[in-house]
Amino acid sequence: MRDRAEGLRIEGKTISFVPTMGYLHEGHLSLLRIARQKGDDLALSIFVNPAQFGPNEDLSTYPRSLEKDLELAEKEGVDVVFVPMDSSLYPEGYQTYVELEKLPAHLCGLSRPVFFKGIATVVTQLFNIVKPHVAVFGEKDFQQLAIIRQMVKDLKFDIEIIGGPIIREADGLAMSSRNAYLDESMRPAALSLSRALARAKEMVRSGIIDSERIEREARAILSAFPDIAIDYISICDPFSLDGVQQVRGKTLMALAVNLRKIRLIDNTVLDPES
Ligand SMILES: Nc1ncnc2c1ncn2[C@@H]1O[C@H](COP(=O)(O)OP(=O)(O)OP(=O)(O)O)[C@@H](O)[C@H]1O
Ligand SMILES: CC(C)(CO)[C@@H](O)C(=O)[O-]
Ligand code: BAL
Repeated sequence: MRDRAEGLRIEGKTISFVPTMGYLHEGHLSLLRIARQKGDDLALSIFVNPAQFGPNEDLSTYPRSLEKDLELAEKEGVDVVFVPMDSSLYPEGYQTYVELEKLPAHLCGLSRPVFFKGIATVVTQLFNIVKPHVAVFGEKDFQQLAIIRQMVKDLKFDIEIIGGPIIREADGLAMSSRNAYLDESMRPAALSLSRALARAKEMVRSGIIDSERIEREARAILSAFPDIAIDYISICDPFSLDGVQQVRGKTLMALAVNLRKIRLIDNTVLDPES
């Protein structure tokens, strides 16, 4: 991969890159389409990164479908798919990790203590191997995108980071590889995340900007399902991720729940001006 990237760079080609953990869905494909427009050579990585999973998380059961992923990649005009082995990225004796100071101390970082350290570390490795000019990440993982932007700025990676909008199923459910774990009986509960966000947007549109009131309403919508355990409901500044008491200007509302142990996240930007 590194020699290939070096060759392309010498030829003056622009490399665009979409990192994923595979089990591709329309959300991933939308990022590939954005990246396709941004470069001459489109790289996709598929790697279920052990360093970002805690000991009680779903590393061993994370959905995988390499053959189907490769077919989809070909259809989307991906030029190269990078599928490293665990032992290539983390050989015996590996000891270097990338950590951010503030952004991980919010939202998903609170319940997944190694998550963003693992992500920042693997994305650094992938950037050094794939050598992209442009990389595209989804806004569904809003905190991840914020962390990558900060890391790229702090560590002076010469890479343009682009965020792609959340792609949803027709009923509003944000697409996610983990949706593969859901069965039909869990669908109404899974849908309560996008419903809670839509209700918050409606409240803001009608002039209600008090975060506590909006959060209370979201909590009620989610708690109507006994199978849901709420991890967080956060109304916060989209850059610092610090909580805000009122929705003034563009404000992030982010949710995470465990639905019978399946972790689901979703978010939206609330804006009293829109
Ligand atoms: N519904 C979506 N819309 C847009 N981008 C998405 C969507 N789902 C995932 N992505 C993005 O795809 C990239 C790869 O994510 P990943 O492979 O972890 O998929 P995932 O569906 O988010 O998996 P999971 O939710 O199970 O962690 C990330 O940048 C992520 O933000
Ligand atoms: C960015 C990423 C590929 C790092 O493992 C992963 O967190 C993901 O797929 O969102
Ligand atoms: N999309 C983020 C990967 C994870 O939840 O592990």
